[in-house]
Amino acid sequence: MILKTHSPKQGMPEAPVKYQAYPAINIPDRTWPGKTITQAPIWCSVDLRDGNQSLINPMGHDRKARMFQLLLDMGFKEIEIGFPSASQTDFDFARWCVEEGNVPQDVSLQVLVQCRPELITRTFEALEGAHKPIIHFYNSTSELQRRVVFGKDVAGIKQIATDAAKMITDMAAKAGGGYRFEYSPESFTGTELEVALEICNAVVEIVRPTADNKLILNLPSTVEMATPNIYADQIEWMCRNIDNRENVIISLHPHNDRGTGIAATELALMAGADRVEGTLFGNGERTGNVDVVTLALNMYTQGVDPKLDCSDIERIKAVYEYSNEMAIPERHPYVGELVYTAFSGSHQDAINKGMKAIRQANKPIWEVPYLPIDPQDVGRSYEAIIRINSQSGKGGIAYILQEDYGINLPRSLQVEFREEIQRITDEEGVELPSKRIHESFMQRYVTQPGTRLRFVDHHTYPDDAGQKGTRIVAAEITDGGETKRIEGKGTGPIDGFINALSIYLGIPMSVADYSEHSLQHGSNAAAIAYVEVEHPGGKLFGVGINTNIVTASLEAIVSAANRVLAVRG
Ligand SMILES: CC(=O)SCCNC(=O)CCNC(=O)[C@H](O)C(C)(C)COP(=O)(O)OP(=O)(O)OC[C@H]1O[C@@H](n2cnc3c(N)ncnc32)[C@H](O)[C@@H]1OP(=O)(O)O
Ligand SMILES: CC(C)C(=O)C(=O)O
Repeated sequence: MILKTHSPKQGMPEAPVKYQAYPAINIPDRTWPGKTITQAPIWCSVDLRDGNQSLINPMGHDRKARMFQLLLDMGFKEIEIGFPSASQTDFDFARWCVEEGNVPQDVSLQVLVQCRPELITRTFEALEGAHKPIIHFYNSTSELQRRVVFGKDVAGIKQIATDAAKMITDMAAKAGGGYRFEYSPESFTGTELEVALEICNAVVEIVRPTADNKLILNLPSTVEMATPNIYADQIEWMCRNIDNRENVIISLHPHNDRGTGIAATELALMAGADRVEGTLFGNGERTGNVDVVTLALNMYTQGVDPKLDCSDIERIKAVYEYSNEMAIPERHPYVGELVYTAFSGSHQDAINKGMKAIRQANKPIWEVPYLPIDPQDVGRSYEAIIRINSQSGKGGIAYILQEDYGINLPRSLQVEFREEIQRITDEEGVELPSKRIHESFMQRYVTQPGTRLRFVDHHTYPDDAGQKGTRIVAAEITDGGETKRIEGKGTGPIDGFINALSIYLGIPMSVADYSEHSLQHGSNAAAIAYVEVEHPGGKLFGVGINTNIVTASLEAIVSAANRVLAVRG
């Protein structure tokens, strides 16, 4: 048959002509919408099998071993290590795990096999000597695969599953037991529920699971074909109808073709599933398997212990990237480079206020707007929470100066300085690193290269001839490099000094706002003073930094005066 090609110019073909809606599930008394997830499922990593089989270059021993060690360290108790009957690499890796892998006694190695006798025999060889390994056998059951791939009716497909179940249980018994079993009706989501149930019940009857050796019945969303509620309905229906339910572990194996693998898994857990198979950050066939790290951290941030250790997410990422030879996108939940970063002003403002509020409240509960998880819980720092570009506001800039340099700008100065940063970011069109923000602050307010005035020294003494409480301030400044002595009067050094400068410059100036704080802890602590000066043209801030608080204040006035001179031209 020759397929007619469709030109993009014609637009997409008519949807209802080419695609069919997924049928609804008739389960009007569904209970899952009222349930919540209150405990972690049994986790099984399929990184070394489903993840591996989707890679451009499948893993060799080193990449597998490094991933395997990570999975053990994270606390997985069931790990599908490969498809040993499919390749020598996978066979050898299974032998290495059994003989040299130091697999803890509470961890089961799992391997996948098709329902084909020669492959099953080879699989048992691969696992000889393993402690309680899981033999995972599967065959495809969907209407489409029955028709197109296998050319068999339901009875024929069931026969494939039951023949394999018999062979596997017999071989396990002959070997003296100690095996666990998992069966997957592959393409479950494309299988009529009654058919899936009939085939699974036939397998249950042969395996005869007990409380001590339960059968894992894995109901994969091999291809995600419908909205997540449909998968939940299918799982609830299977949980209700499967024989010997108490000795059957209902397992999920979702893929992410529609981008809703996480949602489907969460709803299916609410629907009664006990176990989840997935991969780190969702590597796997096509759009991937379900991402177990995201699932676990979703649980964690709802107050549920996920029983998977994700506290070093950077290590998990590094191993993922090494073993899979793939990169993780910047927006990937919980791990992407940018997921803890706000560039936009209102988000930064809220984060800044939220961080202050939790520090002050001194309570363990995490409540910071726009940050569903404390980055430190997964080993990330607060460093990148706020980054500055043209979308940023004063709150973000203030946060950077506070967190990185201990500079706590007063609110009106935040407004004033933001205009300068906005000018730069608009001009340059790129992110402004923290160092540049600090440099810009220092140049504008503290070091002020190219400006006229510098503070040198001052003395105060009582004004015997004047009003009671008035003091005279005699100060030395430089103006364009030349030393000048100036004098003024006031109630204290700040008041008197601004009076002296006003007289000297011939510009009436007064202090509109004043604040200061220490910059470092310890005996070498410097002080930073912020002075807002009112002048005939408006108000401007000046900043001074000195180990002596009075000197810092007078330097701040000189800084403001330099800026007043600049605006007057
Ligand atoms: C959804 C999943 O992820 S399932 C896992 C898929 N993973 C893999 O396939 C990776 C590893 N697989 C392989 O390396 C190979 O497929 C092997 C070694 C297992 C088998 O290789 P081959 O026999 O050469 O080829 P191939 O896979 O094409 O075999 C398909 C045949 O097996 C049959 N088959 C496929 N799956 C199964 C199954 N689960 N049980 C029984 N028979 C099956 C097909 O109907 C087909 O039969 P036909 O030859 O009579 O038409
Ligand atoms: C073998 C099965 C579980 C599988 O990988 C799938 O259906 O995606």
